[in-house]
Amino acid sequence: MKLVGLVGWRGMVGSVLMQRMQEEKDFDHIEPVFFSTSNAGGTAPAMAKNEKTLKDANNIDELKKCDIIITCQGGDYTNEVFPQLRAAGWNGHWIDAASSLRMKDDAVIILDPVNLPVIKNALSKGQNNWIGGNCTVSCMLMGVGALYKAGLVEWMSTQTYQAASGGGAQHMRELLTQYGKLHAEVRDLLDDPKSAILEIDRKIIAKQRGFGADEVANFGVPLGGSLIPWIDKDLGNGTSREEWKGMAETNKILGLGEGFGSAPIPVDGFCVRVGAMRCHSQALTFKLKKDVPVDEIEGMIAADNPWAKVVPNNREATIRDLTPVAVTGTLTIPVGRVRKLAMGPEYVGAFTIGDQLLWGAAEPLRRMLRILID
Ligand SMILES: NC(=O)C1=CN([C@@H]2O[C@H](COP(=O)(O)OP(=O)(O)OC[C@H]3O[C@@H](n4cnc5c(N)ncnc54)[C@H](OP(=O)(O)O)[C@@H]3O)[C@@H](O)[C@H]2O)C=CC1
Ligand SMILES: N[C@@H](CC(=O)OP(=O)(O)O)C(=O)O
Repeated sequence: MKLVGLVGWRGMVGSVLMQRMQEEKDFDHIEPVFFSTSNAGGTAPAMAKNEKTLKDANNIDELKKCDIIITCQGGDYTNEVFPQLRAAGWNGHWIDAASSLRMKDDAVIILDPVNLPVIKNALSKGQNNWIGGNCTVSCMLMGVGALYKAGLVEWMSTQTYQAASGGGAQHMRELLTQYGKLHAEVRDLLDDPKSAILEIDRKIIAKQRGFGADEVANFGVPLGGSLIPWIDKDLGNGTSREEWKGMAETNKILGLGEGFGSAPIPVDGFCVRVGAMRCHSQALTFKLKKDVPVDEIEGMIAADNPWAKVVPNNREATIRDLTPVAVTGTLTIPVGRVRKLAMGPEYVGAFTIGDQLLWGAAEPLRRMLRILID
């Protein structure tokens, strides 16, 4: 059995990965070694088999023993350890949730239901760096990848509604704490059915604007009862890094663009943080290369993979099945609101949602592991 090193397994993404690996019985097929950056020598989790002790995640000699390493520890860890490991001659497979290596020429962005041919081609060439994609991009392609695979997309614009979890566990806590404080501020008024709604509104905005630095330590500004139309770094050209990833990663996943000797498909839009917990939602606008009937588009989406699910474009089905609350904790990627837009017959709108910790982070990693060991 392959020796598989697991780094970052107790973090938020890592915990979701461990849960999925247990559900899919992945541990039956590997010999796991658990690593830690903070507790080397401690007790490994229950899934450990022969090696019951946590190894030091910064110990290159210990890491080198692994055939495969999966890390959800984050970009700083990758930047620090990965070059040392390769410099030490390690030739194993590196599977990583962090974005650090994604755009490197020798790395493949893994999303096998969408790009298995790209992965297989890289495997046949001996490549061994497998990086999970940006959560928004991965969830989008799981939903509407069929249109790209069919060569139908001239360009796509996306407007995202991204959950707090994209920032990490502390961001989720901060969001809920803000909601709690806002509720507490007007609790008495809410309990009184005769109270004036504008009085409630006044108190809420005063509370939001008055949040102290410690109450917005993670997001920088209030998110509860608000939104933030900027995610990730400022690239200095009016674009956020999250928005830049949309085009760069979509094309790389699909094996399109400069590195593949073809023209990239333009993808652009606005990425917005909203007060959802762990599902990223996005409204998509496509310019297709030709007029394709809506039922054909829906048929292609539904047939593409077992997780994409078409939600009929009516109010009842939409509010029941096309919300973060409906999707959280599931691998289902609903795609709804599919309709022709007023701009012309080639212009199509759609709305899709994905759990950003599942398809957006953990699931592509464990599926890559299975591709390597099965
Ligand atoms: N959050 C997201 O939505 C996404 C994240 N990613 C990538 O995954 C990386 C990890 O993200 P995420 O899982 O959110 O990070 P976490 O902060 O939850 O976990 C990262 C590490 O922090 C250490 N840690 C310290 N204190 C705790 C604690 N109380 N509970 C759990 N772990 C703790 C653990 O390392 P140790 O056990 O060694 O101490 C853990 O592996 C990101 O940096 C990013 O690169 C990718 C896609 C989406
Ligand atoms: N940036 C994403 C989360 C994330 O981790 O993205 P990436 O893997 O591309 O760094 C968000 O905040 O919603």
